[in-house]
Amino acid sequence: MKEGRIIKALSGFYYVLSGDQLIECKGRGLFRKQKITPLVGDRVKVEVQADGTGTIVSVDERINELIRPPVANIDQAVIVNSLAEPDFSPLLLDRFLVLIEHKEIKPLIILTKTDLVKESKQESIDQFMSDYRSLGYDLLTFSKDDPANTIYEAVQPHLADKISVIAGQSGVGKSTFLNVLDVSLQLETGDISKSLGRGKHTTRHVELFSIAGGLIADTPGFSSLEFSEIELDELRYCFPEFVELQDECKFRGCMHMKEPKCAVKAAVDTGDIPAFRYKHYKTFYEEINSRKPRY
Ligand SMILES: Nc1nc2c(ncn2[C@@H]2O[C@H](COP(=O)(O)OP(=O)(O)OP(=O)(O)O)[C@@H](O)[C@H]2O)c(=O)[nH]1
Ligand SMILES: [Zn+2]
Repeated sequence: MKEGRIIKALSGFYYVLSGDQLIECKGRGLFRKQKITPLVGDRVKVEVQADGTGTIVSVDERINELIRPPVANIDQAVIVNSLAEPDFSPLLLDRFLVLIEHKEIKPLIILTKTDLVKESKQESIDQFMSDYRSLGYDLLTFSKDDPANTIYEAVQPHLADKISVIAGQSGVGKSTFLNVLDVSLQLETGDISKSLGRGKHTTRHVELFSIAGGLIADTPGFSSLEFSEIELDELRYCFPEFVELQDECKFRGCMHMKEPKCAVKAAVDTGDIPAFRYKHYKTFYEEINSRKPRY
């Protein structure tokens, strides 16, 4: 019996990485009856046959799972945002952060295209970066022209031994970033061939790449930026700095909106919580609140 992790699922086969061995496997016949569908990211036990192929005999319990891309046991979401082209948007970054916090996945923020930042914008960007860091978020910056080994050394400790999904709008530099980490990937970047190639009409499948000592899903996650799965009273838990203060609010279950003696609003007034974070909270709150009820 071997233990390993499914890194690819294709046409009924599962590819299980066990040490540095890749084993082509079938699922156990019983799985269908038991309604067990192994997912990329699952830790599994495999019985290896004489011909080197295997049968997955059991699937370990999952920490979590995403539907898009279909991956289990995600440790981290790497949010890639550009600082220019398109311009840096803290509102968009907070939208990603809320969606990721809601799934209880650890975010890592990567801000790209440092080389394109205009001098007039540098100061405000520096302020945002220091704000996000003081909220406790890990934040790294990137330019494709930085020496590859410098980038690798900065990122490797964050990726090693973790399963990560990448998130971020189109064109922010996700593929460029991964290519710098691993030149053998040769992901297409920024040109038309990319939208004509892989994807769209082919069967959707996901694969975990070994990069910088960790595993990274090749399909971006959190592509729908809607809060359709987040309930109004869950939103406040997606802002870690609010959670830290919530016990000091006068009312239990304070939503930090109209309630008096709210510790969160007090911290916004003193500047301990950045004003833009609270503003985004209110924006998202209104968005969820005005959502049409689902039946
Ligand atoms: N100047 C500059 N350009 C960059 C940088 N990173 C990426 N780009 C460019 O930005 C464009 C988009 O980069 P991609 O890596 O394709 O972006 P992506 O996020 O993978 O895009 P999608 O695959 O559409 O989601 C390309 O033309 C890149 O060359 C950077 O650090 N500096
Ligand atoms: Zn409050």
